[in-house]
Amino acid sequence: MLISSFSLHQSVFEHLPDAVYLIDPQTSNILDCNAAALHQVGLPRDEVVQHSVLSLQKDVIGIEQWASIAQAVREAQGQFVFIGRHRHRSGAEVPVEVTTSAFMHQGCEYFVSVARDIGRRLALEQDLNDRDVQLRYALTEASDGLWDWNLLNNEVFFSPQLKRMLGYGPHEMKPTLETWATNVHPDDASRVRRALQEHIKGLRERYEAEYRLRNRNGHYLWVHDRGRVCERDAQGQPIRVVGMVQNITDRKHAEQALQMQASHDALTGLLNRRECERILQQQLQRCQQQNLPLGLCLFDLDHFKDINDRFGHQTGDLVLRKVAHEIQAHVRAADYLFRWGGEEFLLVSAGAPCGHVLHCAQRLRARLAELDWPEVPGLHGISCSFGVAMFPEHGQQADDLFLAADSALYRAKAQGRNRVELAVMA
Ligand SMILES: Nc1nc2c(ncn2[C@@H]2O[C@H](COP(=O)(O)OP(=O)(O)OP(=O)(O)O)[C@@H](O)[C@H]2O)c(=O)[nH]1
Repeated sequence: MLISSFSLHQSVFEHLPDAVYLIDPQTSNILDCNAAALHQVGLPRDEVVQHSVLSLQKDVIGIEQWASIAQAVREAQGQFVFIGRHRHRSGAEVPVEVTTSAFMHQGCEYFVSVARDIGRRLALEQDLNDRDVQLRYALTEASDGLWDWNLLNNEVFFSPQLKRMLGYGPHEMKPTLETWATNVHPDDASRVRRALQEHIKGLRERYEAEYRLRNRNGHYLWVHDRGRVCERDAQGQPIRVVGMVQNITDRKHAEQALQMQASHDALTGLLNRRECERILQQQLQRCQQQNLPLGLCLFDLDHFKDINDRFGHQTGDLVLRKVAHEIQAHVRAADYLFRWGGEEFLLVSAGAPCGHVLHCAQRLRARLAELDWPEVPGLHGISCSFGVAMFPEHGQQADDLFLAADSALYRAKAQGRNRVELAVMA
């Protein structure tokens, strides 16, 4: 079929989606236009055709400009592009990109202009621009640091803010996964890696972890890190994860201080009685399950009331602090030392046999009795009495064991003080 008939061309012209105008270059008048052009300005044909094309434009002033526009169209040879605004009958403005070219037909010159509505495109560009501004703000100014991990090559983009948080300049920190991994605190590393892997494998909806991250000078910050897979390959495998790191050091330290207050004695810094009940229960359970012994050593300063009475309460406090410090320095790392109350302390040795616990108590007794007190003129020495009870011989439950150690301590006091007594069989 030959598709060159005039009516077909006319029909194509009429149905083009962009507005098309045929213009007389001499007068700027519109000689013809298609339906899209009428729709674009909301006018009937007779208010468009035979009117100057300049009348459609907003902000285009007098016809004097036309000669120079026409000249520019000729010189551009089909590439004259003009971004303007067409006036719609309703008063609205239609942003348009107008491309005009000149051509000759039967000895006469014509211009054809295609006016494309770019309202949507401009809105998209504006949207992208806004997002770009937000993103740039987030990357450089927001208090959280961002990271962007490419799983294919293990490259990681660290935002300038993240680098700043860790004490690095914008051009430092090698952009690799290793840079991050080597700075995670060794005690947190496996937990953090597991959380990340579980998210990547799809077992968790997002990655989230609180951990310590080393800064440039070697100190650790506490951070809250969260992230999400944001890109997958054709098989659905994650290829990119992005995340955000927040510095929570102050919050963590405040939490730790509160925890410390709740579990430690303010005067001596030792674990307190409440914590003792929890830990003793826990250790006893472990020893029961693993068939291990557990030693309980309760001890008490002798005639401490006299020290308070002679030297004052503040000096009494000093004595308690020094005794606590001394014992702490001489017990096994695996032992737990508590301030049980007033001038009473409790040592819990899980897994230690009776002979070891008794030996340890004797050593502590001797050590305390030998202490010099240059800071308290007139105090020539102190002593402590010790009561030892063993699981399972002297009791199965924490309360029974404690009672057994207490009565052994009572015996030590009764038999002259400054001695160690072992509980008797229940
Ligand atoms: N400075 C000071 N004294 C305390 C503290 N807690 C308890 N005490 C004192 O410790 C003393 C304990 O007196 P007692 O129970 O009679 O015991 P003691 O004088 O050590 O005599 P024995 O245990 O029988 O050898 C009391 O005077 C309490 O006021 C404390 O935190 N600081």
